[in-house]
Amino acid sequence: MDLDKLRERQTRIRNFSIVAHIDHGKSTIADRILEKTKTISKREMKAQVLDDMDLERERGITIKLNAVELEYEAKDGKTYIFHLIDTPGHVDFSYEVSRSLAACEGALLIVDAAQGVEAQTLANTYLAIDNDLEIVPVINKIDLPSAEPEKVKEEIEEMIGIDADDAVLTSAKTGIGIDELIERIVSDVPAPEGDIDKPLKALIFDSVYDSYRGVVLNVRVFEGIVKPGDRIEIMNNNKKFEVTEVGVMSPKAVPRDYLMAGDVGYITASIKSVKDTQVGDTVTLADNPTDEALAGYRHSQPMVYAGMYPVDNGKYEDLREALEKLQLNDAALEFEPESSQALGFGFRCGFLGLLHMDVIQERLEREFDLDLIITSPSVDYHVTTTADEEIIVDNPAELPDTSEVKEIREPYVRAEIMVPEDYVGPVMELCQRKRGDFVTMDYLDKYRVNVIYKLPLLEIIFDFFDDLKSNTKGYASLDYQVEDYEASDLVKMDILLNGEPVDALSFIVHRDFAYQRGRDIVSRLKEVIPRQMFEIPIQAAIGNKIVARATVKAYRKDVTAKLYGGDRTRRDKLLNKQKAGKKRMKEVGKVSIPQEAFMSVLNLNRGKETNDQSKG
Ligand SMILES: Nc1nc2c(ncn2[C@@H]2O[C@H](COP(=O)(O)OP(=O)(O)OP(=O)(O)O)[C@@H](O)[C@H]2O)c(=O)[nH]1
Repeated sequence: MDLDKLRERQTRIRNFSIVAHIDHGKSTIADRILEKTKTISKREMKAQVLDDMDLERERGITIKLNAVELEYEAKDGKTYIFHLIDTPGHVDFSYEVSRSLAACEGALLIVDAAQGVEAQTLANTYLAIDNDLEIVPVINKIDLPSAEPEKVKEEIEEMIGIDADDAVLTSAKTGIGIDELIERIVSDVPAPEGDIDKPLKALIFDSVYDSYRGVVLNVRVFEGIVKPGDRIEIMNNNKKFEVTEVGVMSPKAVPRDYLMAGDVGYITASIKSVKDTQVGDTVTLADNPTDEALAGYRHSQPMVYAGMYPVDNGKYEDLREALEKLQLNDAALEFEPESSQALGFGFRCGFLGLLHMDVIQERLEREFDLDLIITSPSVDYHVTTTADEEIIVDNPAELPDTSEVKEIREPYVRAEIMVPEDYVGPVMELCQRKRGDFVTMDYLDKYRVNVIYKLPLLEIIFDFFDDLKSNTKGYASLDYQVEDYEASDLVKMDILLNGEPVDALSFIVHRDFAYQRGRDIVSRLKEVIPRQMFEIPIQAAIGNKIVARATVKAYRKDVTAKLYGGDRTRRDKLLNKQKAGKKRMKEVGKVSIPQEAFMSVLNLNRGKETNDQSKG
């Protein structure tokens, strides 16, 4: 290959992503860029992408459009190669977002001219700044009568600390400013650097399972070249594969002869499982490896465990098949069979966090049409028994009797919380309340502070993130990693319904919080457990000691009573609604327990709120 030609080509590559708050116009701007670059028309793109989606749907997998290659003929007469890289929607998967950003040299920061800078804009912009990206500020929706571009410029300078004097003013709706924006991508986003004649060094920023081609790696090549037939090695796990195809998405897969330093594209190599190709890992050549893997790799491992049970016990095998399918595409999901006295046969599943758990639950229910009961989430505890045995317990129901436990060690994380300085006080107050130990605090620049605490993972997975958001008006971003396990004064809380302990409702809690939690949970359960023909006592107990109690009074709720017969359809509707509501109930002994009851350990309404965040 002619290296000089490749080096010249490298100067024409621009890798960037778009950072924006929900609704500020990210998708509309991306569409406009696609139209102007004429790679493919909008209609064609929709049709094509949808085709793919139908196919994917049949196979029970969701497609992700992660990185598109576009060609643009600039005013200087040269043709530029754009790679527009999408970042995952969930702000909480900040590691994945940061790896996608690490594949770029620049980012367009889109801010609504009428709304100004909003919380989520900050979290992802901070990640972009951390990855040393060139930020091109874009003020969109200037066609709106309420647009105040000058004020928004000031806001960007004050809150983000970047120069916004020459921000591009656009209206993705009318098309104003889009030509200028694309020229600015050429002039402002630096071309990638990196030696083409060095050994291959490529970052995996996403990996997706495809039932025909195996795992498709989305990579950014930093050094060297990769071609079909090359033997590659995934550096952190030493697995080796032979490349079957390389190419780019445009937006469909277009095979190429090679990918070179600076390129963003895909590699397939008959890889069977995404577990072998985790995000953040480095791809090199097996026979001519690079000396050092890219920095920042993290092995993704479950942190939160919960039981998943089909409402209908006959669907156990269906659930197993569905989990197996999802696992192909999800490096962090783990599961193994377990059984519960209350719930029958199901699986103990490991997740990255509660959002991940929500996503999996939603996919199982939507894509595989399963009705599930999920038990309250737990972390993994290291337990020393009085017989000096070491066991790992990720299901509270399996914690040995108190008399047999010598010590329980719980996972502690190092949590990094990035906030504007005004919110440092509330953040520290929250961390103290959650049994945190202050580690240190750094000013990242004039406006942002990185507050570091050591916190028990248990406190983080429950309502920490929601509390953090409300204490900081949503301006904080949180990142955490398990650091070690430390002994704590933890106890198991059992919940008894109608005098019977329900194993799936047990949880582990710090002794200092036990009474309060016991009372909270009993009162929540009282609200969510429907009245029946008989009284249902609810008790929370530590060992033999009852710490809280409540009673669900007898009486069967007649939802149609208020309707005075009259409107038949309305009555049927209500009855149907009640029936649908019943679907996610589990009969335990004589008591019907709804899904909400198993989640009482978490703050109520958690599910809805977290799902809403996934947009954008
Ligand atoms: N008036 C006006 N409306 C715009 C402009 N750009 C986008 N919109 C509208 O703003 C809304 C949000 O735009 P999207 O492009 O979907 O925003 P997004 O950031 O991708 O939103 P999410 O997909 O929810 O993250 C849509 O109704 C757009 O039609 C603009 O320049 N002017």
